[in-house]
Amino acid sequence: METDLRLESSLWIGNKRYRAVLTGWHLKWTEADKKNGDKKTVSVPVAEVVGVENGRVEILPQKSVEDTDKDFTGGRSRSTYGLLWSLGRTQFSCPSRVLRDQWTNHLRTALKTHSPLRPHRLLVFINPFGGKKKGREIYHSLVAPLFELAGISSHVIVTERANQARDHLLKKDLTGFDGVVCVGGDGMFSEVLHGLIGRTQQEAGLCETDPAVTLQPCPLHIGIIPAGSTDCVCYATVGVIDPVSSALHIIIGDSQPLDVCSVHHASTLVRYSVSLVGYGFYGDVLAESEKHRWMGPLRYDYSGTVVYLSNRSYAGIVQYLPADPLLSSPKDKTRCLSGCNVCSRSTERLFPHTSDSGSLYSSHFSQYSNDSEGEWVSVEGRFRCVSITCMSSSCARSPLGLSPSAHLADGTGDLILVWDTHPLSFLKFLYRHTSTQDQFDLPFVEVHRVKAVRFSLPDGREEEVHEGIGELNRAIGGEEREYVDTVSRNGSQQQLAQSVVERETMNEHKTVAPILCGLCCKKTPAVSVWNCDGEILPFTEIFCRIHGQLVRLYARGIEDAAAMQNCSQESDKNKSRCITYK
Ligand SMILES: CCCCCCCCCCCCC/C=C/[C@@H](O)[C@H](COP(=O)(O)O)NC(=O)CCCCCCCCCCCCCCC
Ligand SMILES: Nc1ncnc2c1ncn2[C@@H]1O[C@H](COP(=O)(O)OP(=O)(O)O)[C@@H](O)[C@H]1O
Ligand SMILES: [Ca+2]
Repeated sequence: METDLRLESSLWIGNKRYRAVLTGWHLKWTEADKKNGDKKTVSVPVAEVVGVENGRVEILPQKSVEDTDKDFTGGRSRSTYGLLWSLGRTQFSCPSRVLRDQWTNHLRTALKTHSPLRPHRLLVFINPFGGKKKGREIYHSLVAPLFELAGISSHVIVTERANQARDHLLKKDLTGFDGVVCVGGDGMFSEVLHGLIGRTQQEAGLCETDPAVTLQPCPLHIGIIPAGSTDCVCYATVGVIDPVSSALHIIIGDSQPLDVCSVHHASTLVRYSVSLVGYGFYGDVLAESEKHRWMGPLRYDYSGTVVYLSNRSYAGIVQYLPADPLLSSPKDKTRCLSGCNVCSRSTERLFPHTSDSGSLYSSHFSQYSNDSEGEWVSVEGRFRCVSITCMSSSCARSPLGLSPSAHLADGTGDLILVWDTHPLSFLKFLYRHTSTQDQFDLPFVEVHRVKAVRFSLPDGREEEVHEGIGELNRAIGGEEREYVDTVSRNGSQQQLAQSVVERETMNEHKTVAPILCGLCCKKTPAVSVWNCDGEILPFTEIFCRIHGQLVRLYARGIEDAAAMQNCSQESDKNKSRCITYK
């Protein structure tokens, strides 16, 4: 194969002559008319070539093609500033049309051979209302021209309502698509996640509601074009919030597996999460922020301050099943980077080649179904917040994230327990998220690497909740509203939807109660709400299980410092960016 693809000839870039060679994995060109010592070679990995077109092609701001006989244009992704990628474009001239056709054909074949995961056809969902409401503009001006250059055909749907993307993925024909792209924030990603996981289990005949079931990994890749408020999934898997970089990762078919946490209540599946399942502070911030959506991304800072000032803590019982401490630890000060060893070993464990040992993982989890508490650890008390995250959850507000040493794809999550403490100590904890200072090195903070977590209220709390809600209802003249369906999807899930609706009245109030009580009535509410990747959960008592590598993203994780150092040699400006993103 290597030898078939090899091609070598003279090529011109501008008026300089180069000796160019395609070896299969690399396209290299070296100045031909210079002394040996002065010769510079440019080497482009075929895997990073975006596309090849005949003629002289301009891409931005608008595509134009000058259809000449002896030219071809190559586009490649290249890192300009650290993790920020841009499109590099080179126009080559050949001595003859025959040679030009040979070059373009060889390059296209090399692309197919060496990057099998490159998408040909994508389903794109744009949320026109996410973040600063720029989703459409971002896609059409920055992303679509790159997809076109790469020869990707895309079917674009601008959503008209929440959950449209999820419902489409659950019900419509997806034949021929290699991946699904969401243009929006974490909420939009979550819709795609639910749609794809649900669809995959439906087709595999598996029951999503049973936490003991080993779910089937999704065959379609997910691409994220960031255009939301927090964009945590994009930040934690690509390292920057930049639509062009993300589009290039999609085009070249990068692949990053991701752990997913399923959240259950009684015998129902409530939701899936990849970044944050948070009770207490983060739940209250989300509930408060929903009233201020008009503020855009700033609503979280405003609500964060309001909730901080209301100074609350909540009683709860947290039980967790620790992960194997020999594999990794949330306090080991390592970071999950591209090609991470901990995650690679996890891939071998999760997807062993022999079908016999395939049952290892599922049998291990069978202990959930019979509720064996063997290895479970239980703690009870008052918490400022309880958070579970499957990955670092880094974002612009917190560049290292909720759990800086968490892994994207190791089959575990990190449980962060922040015990009730003095308001200033809690502020110190929050503030440490904004720097490299260790937020776990505080006496009231615990972090555990886990495979599953259960949260429940101490005895009698549920009654307090009912009483509190009754009181509140009388005070504000509350009426019953219909709960907006977040999980119902099709026939097999009707029961689940029904049970959600049945609990509607109480849950609506659980959402409003903490905020109103905290701010107006000056009474500490009994319960908070769960923030699940930006959605408020309708239940307080939940059970979470981490599913290793359930989905794959078009991303490659954060590239390590050495790779970034190369780019930093280009200019001082680059250097500062590289260090920032390290
Ligand atoms: C004093 C500074 C404190 C900074 C604390 C920062 C911790 C940030 C951790 C963020 C983890 C994010 C996990 C991702 C969640 C998203 O899925 C989810 C949905 O995103 P979407 O709207 O884009 O769809 N986003 C969220 O739920 C947002 C959570 C954000 C919490 C921010 C809290 C800001 C706190 C400011 C406190 C200020 C105290 C000031 C006291 C005087
Ligand atoms: N057309 C639409 N109208 C209203 N809501 C939508 C629409 N499309 C998607 N949504 C919902 O909007 C929510 C927020 O979207 P997201 O893209 O995450 O932006 P943000 O990061 O600003 O919250 C998501 O939960 C999604 O389900
Ligand atoms: Ca993980």
